[in-house]
Amino acid sequence: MASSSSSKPATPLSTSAEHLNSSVCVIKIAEGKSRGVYASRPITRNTTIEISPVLFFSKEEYENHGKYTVLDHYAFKWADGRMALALGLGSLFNHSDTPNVSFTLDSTTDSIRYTTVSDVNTGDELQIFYGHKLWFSPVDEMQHITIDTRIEDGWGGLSAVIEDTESDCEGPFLDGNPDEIIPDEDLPFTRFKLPPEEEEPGSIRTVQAWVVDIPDPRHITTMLKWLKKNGLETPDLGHLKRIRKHGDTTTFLLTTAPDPPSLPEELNLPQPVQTPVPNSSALTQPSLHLKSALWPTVYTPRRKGESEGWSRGKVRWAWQAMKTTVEAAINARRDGELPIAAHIPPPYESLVDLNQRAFTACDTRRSTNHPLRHAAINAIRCMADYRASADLLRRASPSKSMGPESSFDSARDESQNGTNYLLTSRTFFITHEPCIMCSMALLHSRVKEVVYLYPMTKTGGCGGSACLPTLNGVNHRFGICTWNEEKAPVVRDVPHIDPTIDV
Ligand SMILES: C[S@@+](CC[C@H](N)C(=O)[O-])C[C@H]1O[C@@H](n2cnc3c(N)ncnc32)[C@H](O)[C@@H]1O
Repeated sequence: MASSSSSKPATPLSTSAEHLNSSVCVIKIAEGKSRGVYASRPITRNTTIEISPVLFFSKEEYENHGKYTVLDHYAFKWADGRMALALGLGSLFNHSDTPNVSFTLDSTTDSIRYTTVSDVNTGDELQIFYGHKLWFSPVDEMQHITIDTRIEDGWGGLSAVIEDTESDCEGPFLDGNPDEIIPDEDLPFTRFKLPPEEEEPGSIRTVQAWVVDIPDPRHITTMLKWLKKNGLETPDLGHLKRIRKHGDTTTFLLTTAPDPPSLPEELNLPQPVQTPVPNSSALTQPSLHLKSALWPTVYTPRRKGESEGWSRGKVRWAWQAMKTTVEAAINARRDGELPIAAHIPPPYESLVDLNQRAFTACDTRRSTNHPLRHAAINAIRCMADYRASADLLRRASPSKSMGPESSFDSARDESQNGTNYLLTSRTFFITHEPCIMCSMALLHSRVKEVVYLYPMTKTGGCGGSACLPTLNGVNHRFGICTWNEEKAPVVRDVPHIDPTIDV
């Protein structure tokens, strides 16, 4: 943050050591800096001393109003350009060139986590590093770091905020027509070749689904409404048509859940029965023919061996996304986590939609002491939580614009609960090939493609030890690309991790 407001921070407290948080940090008067946060007991290195929830301001709100107020001394720049005011003690940490506390912006929980980076004694002031571009003269600094005014890093500049101004004007795939399609051999990634679509009767992959005959066609509308109301309109059956007509019989597809659903009593329908249905759409005409003999299937044609063309602009977008992912992994390592990160940018095709937002998350299994907090799962969760909270807010105040992703949100209605985790049409960037668990989560989320930098041959689920989209029984396929570091360098110093780790 660079301050442009002439307002001053709040007036000093008249008392000291009154405000305690659960880590026993206290607010005291800090000579020449107004208030500051102090340790009221010894605190060891790597201790989380505060988690502050944040209050967001949209970029426009901040540009037009916020920055002309005292907020300009307090707000953190979030990764997506919004400004965040830390509640709790978060706004009161003063700046030091030699900080004893680091902070991480956590988009998963919309909070800022403060952690000690050295042992702290009772009475020490707890200070963070605001960035290289300060708007005040710091007290107690012997010498101040030379300011590079090109760096607008603000408070978030050293932390989870990933804002690489350099990348806008440097790097590969910059010059030339952004719409020009780049030949496959020049792309900075290698595509994993999935086996061809099944076109033999015995190789069609199926799943058991509950279906019911509907003797009276007038009941179909009622059934469609009932399906929605009961949350059975799930995306796992999106590749199938809902109704099958066979002579005079109309059969209705219900669910792939293990147990039969209880149907509306007033319709007097027969008992549902189970039948095998194809577990994916048909990519070719022969396959459509075979699959539709089991159950009417959606045709999503793609010529054999044909893959989507990547324009120069899209490759550039992917390079920036991959860089962002790597930066997040470097930050994670600095914070004591495994250097693994995932990033979900808005689709290239929708970049003009300023409401679409990106989600970035790192592996947090160390800090949370939770073995399943992998980067991929965290990123999906981060996006789903964000959408869920947007839904809640929308319901609470339907007339208000919901800001980021509002176009996504307004396209949905409340009956579509349970779709917040969907990554349909999204490309998922991750530093390391995701493990089998995460690859399955990505498959469930209907991701369009996964791009990773480091293959994990022992543990990966995207071509390493297994390739989830090619397994029998799965109902979605996604593209897999391995980034070619030599063609489009993104790595600064993310180390290869232990090859036996599940990413
Ligand atoms: C986020 S606030 C920190 C809390 C603030 N001290 C207060 O009492 O509200 C940032 C403001 O604190 C002051 N500040 C922070 N670090 C400082 C330092 N090292 N030297 C002097 N003033 C500092 C500056 O006025 C800055 O605008």
